[in-house]
Amino acid sequence: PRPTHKELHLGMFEIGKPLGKGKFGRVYLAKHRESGYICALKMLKKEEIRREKAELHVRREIEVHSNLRHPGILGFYGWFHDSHRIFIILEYAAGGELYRILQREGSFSEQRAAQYIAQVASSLIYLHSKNIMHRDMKPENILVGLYGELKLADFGYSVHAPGDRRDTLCGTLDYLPPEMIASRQTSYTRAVDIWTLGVLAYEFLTGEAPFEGDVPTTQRRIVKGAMKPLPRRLSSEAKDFVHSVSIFLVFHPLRFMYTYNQEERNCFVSLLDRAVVFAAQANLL
Ligand SMILES: CS(=O)(=O)NCc1cccc(-c2cn3c(Cl)cnc3c(Nc3ccc(N4CCOCC4)cc3)n2)c1
Repeated sequence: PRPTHKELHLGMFEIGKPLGKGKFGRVYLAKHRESGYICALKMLKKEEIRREKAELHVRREIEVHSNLRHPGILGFYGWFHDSHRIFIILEYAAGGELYRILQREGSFSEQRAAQYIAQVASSLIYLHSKNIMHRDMKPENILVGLYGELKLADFGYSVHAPGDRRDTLCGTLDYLPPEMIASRQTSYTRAVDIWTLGVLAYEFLTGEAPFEGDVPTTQRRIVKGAMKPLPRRLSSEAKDFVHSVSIFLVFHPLRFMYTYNQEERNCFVSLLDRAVVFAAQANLL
């Protein structure tokens, strides 16, 4: 049986190479001594969390992530803490960070982009079915598993929908939808993640973020829905999908609806269907 978190402690793990450095700490490759199971150990310093006033952020990450179980979501196996650190035991994603792969390859083929989008879309359907919106999806927060499958990670910003803008927003604006940019106090629904799906699709297909520019330019472009034009080389299915996502969002009347009702769910599922169709067509191309 899985040990309860009070029985977990650092001595149970053999710590390997650092996998990466994040805002509040580092991620190490680790091996659970008893089972030999390879995992990733995210180490957060309590002092730094206190200094950044991020106790809620970390609590939320653990609370949300520990309730998720889906092949497209990085596995959460438990957590424990000692006098000055918090440890989160996570699935080891052998393929590393998606954005490094995207950087290295420039952009992905339509077939690969379509498969990635369909995977992210089905992970989002799962998250939304549990009334959770990720809100911080970007290639940096998407890891790759041993077989090239995508794993959504880093649930620090996810909240139980509907969210509002009381908590701080930091990091790049590129992936944020208009309603999160809009200055007036507003609430938003999980449609923000659908917006990001469109931004990810654009980025997978072109290697660039669709609203790239300095902050005021990016904000203006996002609020106007003025995506940079897609390259002509792309198939009509690919262009249609990216535009349908942004059209779905820019003109989506229910987007500001407080609740996620059936019509919005239908729109989103039909969007997922489009992603799958787009993936299927790309496979056929
Ligand atoms: C806030 S944060 O600390 O979580 N983000 C910073 C960061 C930065 C970089 C990586 C990783 C990272 C996290 N991982 C987790 Cl969590 C599970 N597996 C990995 C994981 N796996 C991984 C697997 C392979 C590689 N290689 C592959 C061969 O080429 C060199 C890199 C890197 C990371 N990496 C994280």
